[in-house]
Amino acid sequence: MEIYNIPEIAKHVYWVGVKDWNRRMFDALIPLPQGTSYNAYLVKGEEKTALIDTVNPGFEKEFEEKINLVSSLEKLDYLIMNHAEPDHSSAIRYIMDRAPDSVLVTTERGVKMASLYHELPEARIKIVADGDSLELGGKTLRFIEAPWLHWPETMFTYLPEDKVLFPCDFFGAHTAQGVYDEDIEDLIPLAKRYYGEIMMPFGKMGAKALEKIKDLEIEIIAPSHGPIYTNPQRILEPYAKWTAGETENKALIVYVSMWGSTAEMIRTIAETLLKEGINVRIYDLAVSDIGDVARELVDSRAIILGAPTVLGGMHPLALYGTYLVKALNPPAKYGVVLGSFGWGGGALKQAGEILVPSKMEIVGTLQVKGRAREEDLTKVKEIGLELAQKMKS
Ligand SMILES: Cc1cc2nc3c(=O)[nH]c(=O)nc-3n(C[C@H](O)[C@H](O)[C@H](O)COP(=O)(O)O)c2cc1C
Repeated sequence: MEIYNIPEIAKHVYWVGVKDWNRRMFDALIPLPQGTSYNAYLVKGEEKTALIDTVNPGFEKEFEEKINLVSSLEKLDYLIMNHAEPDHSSAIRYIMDRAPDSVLVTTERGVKMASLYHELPEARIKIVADGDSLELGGKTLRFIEAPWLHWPETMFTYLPEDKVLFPCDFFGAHTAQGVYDEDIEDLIPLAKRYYGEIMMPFGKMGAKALEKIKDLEIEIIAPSHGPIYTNPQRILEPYAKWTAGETENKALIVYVSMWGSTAEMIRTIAETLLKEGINVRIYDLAVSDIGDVARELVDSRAIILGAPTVLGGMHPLALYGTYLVKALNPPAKYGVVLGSFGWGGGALKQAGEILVPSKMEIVGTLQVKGRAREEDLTKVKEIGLELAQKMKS
């Protein structure tokens, strides 16, 4: 009995990926509230058949069965590798061992990167470069190098006859739900979260890639995670804003507080900003999903960090949050650091060491001893007013 759903996304182009409904963590870092999918596509030309990407370890059998339902794995001609990360490339050997005449198609960088993780069949590799194409008979696969999205070797594959772009992780979203973009109501927040977590550190490379594909006729975007876009503008438009670093009139507040002192300062600055018409998002790092924070970082104009001192430095969760903020390279223009200490302090100094080299202007900092008093909260208010002014100008 055939149990699988194998959508034909364009004529003789099939989604043969798998859904990982219950996965809850990615890269030992990113929570997955809706699981994820590992998308792979089979393209059947009149003469040759190509598979674009593979799946995460553990799903090889299901993957093989799906391929065999729409084609014959044994007769596969090409395996295209857009990205060497194991969730898309770990089944290369499994597939090529069962398709004895198949050839791995990727870039020079792709071979180098994939060799670090997988045993590649060295005699069966075809290296392609930007602009090269492969004829399948009535279907052409054109390769577009799009490095650093999000590893050095990433590339896109384009199928001009059907106007399908296979951009691998670019335009991706972690969700196991749905098949097409219109199936998922909250898709753009999910895609934004994915962008913040994975692509934002490479925003400039993302903008370059968008420029490179801007003249392509694209009717379908088929990424490696999440749904397939039959309405490409739905993701192209937000990506244009995100990669350009456009910010909203919004302040993201991330903080930790053990005994409420830092929390009181945070409440004060949040209320001040709200009164000034600034949108505010607050995340207590002790209980927050870091993916939500990454999503908000994509277009927040200011970041406010609340960090009490623990053992001469920032509370470890605040340290983690600050490190992530820095590493994810958000477009925020302004920063504020607030915190409380009991004796020698240290959180503020440490936050400065991490944040000062970033491009954010630090509008104000305040570190109070113990609970914030009336005069401290007045200072917090003043910092909030100055920040609001800058954000609005
Ligand atoms: C586990 C622990 C370690 C601390 N280590 C320091 C420290 O090294 N230096 C310091 O000045 N205060 C230290 N403190 C005191 C806190 O910084 C102080 O209580 C502060 O007001 C807490 O702010 P909060 O109410 O926002 O959590 C420590 C407190 C705790 C609970």
